[in-house]
Amino acid sequence: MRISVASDHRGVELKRAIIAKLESLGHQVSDDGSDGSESVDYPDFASLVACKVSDGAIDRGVLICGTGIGMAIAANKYPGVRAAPCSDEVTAEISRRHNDLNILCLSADLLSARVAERMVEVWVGTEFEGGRHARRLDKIKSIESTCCDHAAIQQTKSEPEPSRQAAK
Ligand SMILES: O=C(CO)[C@H](O)[C@H](O)[C@H](O)COP(=O)(O)O
Repeated sequence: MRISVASDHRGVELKRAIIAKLESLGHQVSDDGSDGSESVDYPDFASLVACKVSDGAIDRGVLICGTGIGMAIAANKYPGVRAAPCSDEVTAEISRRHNDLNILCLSADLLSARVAERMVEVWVGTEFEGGRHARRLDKIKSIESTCCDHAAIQQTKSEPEPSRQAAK
């Protein structure tokens, strides 16, 4: 896969570890900065990666800041981007199976390199399940055009599914 990785000043060290991990797994990885200890603004680096995911120039992105939250907020402004901070292997896996997450956001302050590397490995190795999850992602996609159009929102409401066990 073609994957870009970027961080703000808090995530430079973890970014290097994640790039090395992805390369060891055989991915085509690009480093979109930042590189030093100088304070930078995470939206600038989120934009570099999210823009490329949005237009299809790359397949996935990994963004790292202190918490991963600021990166996710910025990246999700780009059409077609599904970015979220994940906290462990389980959320990383479900973010792929259910949400087809295309940008993984990581906390440099709260995750060890070992845990973050394992999360990335799980995340790149897990497929989207499709099915009911695809319908929900279609609805998220449609928000990009309908936004606060209340009539359009009403029309996309689906009937509840017949009762079934909540999927794991
Ligand atoms: O965006 C964030 C919070 O969700 C990140 O943690 C940033 O890295 C953080 O806000 C940067 O803060 P700093 O005090 O300028 O290092």
